[in-house]
Amino acid sequence: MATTPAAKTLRWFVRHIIHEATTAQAFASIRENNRSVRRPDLTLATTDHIVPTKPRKHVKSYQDYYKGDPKAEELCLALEKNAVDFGMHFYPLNDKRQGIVHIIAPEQGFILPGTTCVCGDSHTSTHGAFGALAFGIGTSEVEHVLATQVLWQKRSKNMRISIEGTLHESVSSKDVILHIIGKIGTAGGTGCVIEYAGSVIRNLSMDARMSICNMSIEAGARAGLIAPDNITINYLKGLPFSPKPGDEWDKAENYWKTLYSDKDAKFDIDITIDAQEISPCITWGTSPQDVVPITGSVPYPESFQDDPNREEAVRRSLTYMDLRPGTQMEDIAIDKVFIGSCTNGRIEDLRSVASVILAAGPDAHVSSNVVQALIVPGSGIVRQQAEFEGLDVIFERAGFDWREAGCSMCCGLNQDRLKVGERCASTSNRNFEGRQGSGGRTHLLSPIMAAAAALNGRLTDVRKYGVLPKLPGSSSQTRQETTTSTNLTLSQRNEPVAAENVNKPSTPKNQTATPETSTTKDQLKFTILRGIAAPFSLENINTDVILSVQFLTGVKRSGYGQYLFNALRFSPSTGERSDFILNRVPFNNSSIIVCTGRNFGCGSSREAAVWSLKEFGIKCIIAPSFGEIFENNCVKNGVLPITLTLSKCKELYTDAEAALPLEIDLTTSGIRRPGSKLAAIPFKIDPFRQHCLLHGLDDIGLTIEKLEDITLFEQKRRSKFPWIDNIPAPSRTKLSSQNTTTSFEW
Ligand SMILES: CC(C)[C@@](O)(CC(=O)O)C(=O)O
Ligand code: SF4
Repeated sequence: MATTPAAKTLRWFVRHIIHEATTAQAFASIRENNRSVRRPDLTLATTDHIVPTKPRKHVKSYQDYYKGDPKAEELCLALEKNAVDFGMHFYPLNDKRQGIVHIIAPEQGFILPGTTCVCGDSHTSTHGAFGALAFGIGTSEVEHVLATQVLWQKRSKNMRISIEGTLHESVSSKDVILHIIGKIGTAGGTGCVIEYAGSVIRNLSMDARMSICNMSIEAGARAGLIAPDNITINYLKGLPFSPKPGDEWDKAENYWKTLYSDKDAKFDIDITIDAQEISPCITWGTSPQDVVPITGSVPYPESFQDDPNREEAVRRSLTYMDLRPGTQMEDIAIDKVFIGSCTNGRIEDLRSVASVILAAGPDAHVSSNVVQALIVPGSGIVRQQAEFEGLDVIFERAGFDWREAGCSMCCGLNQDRLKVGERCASTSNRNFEGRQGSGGRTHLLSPIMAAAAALNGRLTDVRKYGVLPKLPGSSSQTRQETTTSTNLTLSQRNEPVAAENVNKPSTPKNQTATPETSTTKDQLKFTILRGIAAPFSLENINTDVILSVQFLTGVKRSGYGQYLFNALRFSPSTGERSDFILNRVPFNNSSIIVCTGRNFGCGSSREAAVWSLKEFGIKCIIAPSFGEIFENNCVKNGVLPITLTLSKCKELYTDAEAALPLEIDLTTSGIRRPGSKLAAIPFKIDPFRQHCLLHGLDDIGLTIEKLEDITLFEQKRRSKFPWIDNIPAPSRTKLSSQNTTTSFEW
């Protein structure tokens, strides 16, 4: 066998966070291949995506709570069993620390400045708010991290976005990030890590910083970060996973203070935005870049005619959103409101919502044409703090539905969903077609704007309520004190694990083989592919469109092909087959996609999008650029992503339209057009990737060969930064499903 080119470096991950929606297949392969989880002590697990958010008090049993949603029960049980069997930190449903991964991990001090963090979820970028390098990965990479705690990585480009000046009244951090995405576009940060800087960012609380970093992925960047400062340091003081007070804390604090960009640092892209140009804003379309100030109107597609792909996307968006160009945003009536998600489900978000209700007066009430106005705290601890401050009373009195923690209507994977045609004002992060439920329509906005919309029954400029009152208890210190005092659940419910079991690779006893979950060498191999290509021209084809969220309930890597581009291939209301390109002969037999739009596969990390493409028969995708997580997911599954210039993509698009075959030769890195006199088109591919694909190599196996080096590296890190893995040991947690006879203890 040829030697492996070492074009990339291994990066050690200090923190790994996992949830039920993207990990079942990873664990199944770990078990099937008799591998162990290398650092369960550095892994934090919870269930959040598919969990119901209906009241948990007085629930008799776990089975009862999931009644009517067997898939949810199966997925959550799988995660619980995996987390418990492998001995990870785990917060089950009946633990106050349960909630959305990106809210609970910071709450516990699990994310520290200068660390590296991954999660099978694109919004892992949230944690960059602590000056950590944090990004989303696909399920196969989750498996790699479980087995080794490292991944092969290449360096990203650097981008800095500075927001200078002072924000207008009622302009929140959500408006800042929506404004940025509107300006640079959803492909603007492709291949970059964004540093958010400037006076506005420096003055933001940690909650607000997290909302900004959270949506870096919507700006095309895999990670976003903010230099740690006193605000960061104060937030972390006294949290369960923070460094111990005394010498360890002092050392850590001194180190954290060195983590900033040099004054004369050069960035690949450097943008400055004047804070005064940012208004409360809102999206009108089906991409997070479709942003206008609330005082604006729905755009005319012709105004994008310089860019025909965008113009086409805008037309499609407006049809989907059922909006007429020129309509004032404030004239748009809504059916539902969703306040929550990993972007805006934190305590400050909830306080700001309450402040709008209070400003609207004692009779403020959700409008009668709003059928549901959900407020979903991001964690049990946020919920408890909100109740401690009496916010729940304000919400419920005004007719809002106060829920239990979870992702809820952000993604339509659980029972909180939009129906076909429903329009929602949502504080979440994605307005993709079908994101909140098949055929649903989403307008992204800030929590205060969502509150105003709920009260008025239409999109509303929150400034009409004047200066909003600041609610007592709005200092982050109050939140932290409460956080710590509720951590009692740890000692009440969990038994500590013996010290000798910590930091050792863990292998569960009952290894159960589930053969459909692992990918074989032959399935991973890619050498030469000959076939016809389906021509695509849209930009930003996201993974929600490739594989809609409602199909993410499986625990295997198969069974997704039939759902590929479901909402485009079949009408959401009638189920009728459309004339979408992949439904048409001969393109229903394509093995290649040629796309002239940038940023193919952006958005969610869901690897099932690649599994569905592959099962449908697509083995190669050619585009001007790709979402980074999607690109990695392709390679992990033997699907070849090829990046070519727009003009080359256009050339191949013409061939594709004429259904001429293409020959993709990975051995020579060239695309041939059989029967044509034109020269082969060369393409670039990272030598390590090429090697793995040509030989069908499982890179986990390759990494495992380096475990000794990794252990040495870890030891060195520990002597330099003793606090990074000197954290409380995982506790033995009882499965919530075992609470069948007694009531849930909430
Ligand atoms: C699992 C899924 C619903 C996800 O959380 C995954 C992701 O963003 O990577 C999403 O928001 O799309
Ligand atoms: S984006 Fe939505 S679904 Fe994804 S983690 Fe955040 S809250 Fe959950």
